[in-house]
Amino acid sequence: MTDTLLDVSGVTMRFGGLTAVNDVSLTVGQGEIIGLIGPNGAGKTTFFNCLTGLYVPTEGTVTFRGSVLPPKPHLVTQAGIARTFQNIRLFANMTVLENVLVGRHTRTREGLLSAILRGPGYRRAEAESREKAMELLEFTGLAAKADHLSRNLPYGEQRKLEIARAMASDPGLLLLDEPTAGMNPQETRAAEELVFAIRDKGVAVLVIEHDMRFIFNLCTRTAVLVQGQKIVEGDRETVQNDERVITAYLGAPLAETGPDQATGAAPVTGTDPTEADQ
Ligand SMILES: Nc1ncnc2c1ncn2[C@@H]1O[C@H](COP(=O)(O)OP(=O)(O)OP(=O)(O)O)[C@@H](O)[C@H]1O
Repeated sequence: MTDTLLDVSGVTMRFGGLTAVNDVSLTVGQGEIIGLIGPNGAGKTTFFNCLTGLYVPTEGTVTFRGSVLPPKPHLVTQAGIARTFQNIRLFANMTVLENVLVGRHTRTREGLLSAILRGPGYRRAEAESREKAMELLEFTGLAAKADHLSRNLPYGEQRKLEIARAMASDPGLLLLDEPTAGMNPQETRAAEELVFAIRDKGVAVLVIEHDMRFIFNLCTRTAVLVQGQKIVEGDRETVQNDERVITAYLGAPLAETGPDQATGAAPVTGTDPTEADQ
């Protein structure tokens, strides 16, 4: 049994009359990789936003390392949760290295005055941050592009850079929101390896993905959200064989490669929960 890192209890998020997340509970243990899947509009990103302080849940509590999380994003980051976004949010005109350094600032203690005066404490902290950032660029395979502007990176590398930046805050838990969106199959396999490597560094991962092969290759447990409710949670077998999951994904067009925008259903090739590799 793993030690519980994240304990989400009965989280509900309402927007006026719409209940986007409905009484969802979930735990993530130390060193686990947990999946969160569901059709478009199921409430997955809203659930992440409730964990990271972007939204204050209407009901429920989020506990991390035994303490209730303050509903402020920078305090959540300081507590040890980092995330990436579905729509890449890099600083386009900063270099790759600078983007990672931005992610590092929650872990540097030097204050504004020290930064202005550029005293020895500041210079030491800056040198340490750069070293740490370069290590992360090595780790994610981006070191050779440290001085490139992030907007000039290919899409798959921008996603990796988002992960490097999130890792710069030394998280205990990393939340990934559709990390393989827009990636080709080779990039997706490389992203799997990266997530395993992150886990091997002792960082737990909670990942939203539409690519079921990716999810089932990585995750020990997967929770399925449909219309804001968690309908099932378990290993690959449990999820794939659950009638409600199959029903939620039925109607998937056979030949598509991305999630179907109209139904929110995942396409069959590589992404249907009933079709993933055994
Ligand atoms: N700030 C908001 N105000 C009002 N409604 C919102 C807000 N954020 C999300 N919603 C609604 O909550 C529901 C869940 O959306 P959410 O983006 O969490 O789904 P999702 O499962 O992440 O979908 P996708 O797979 O398409 O990213 C949707 O109906 C969405 O329109």
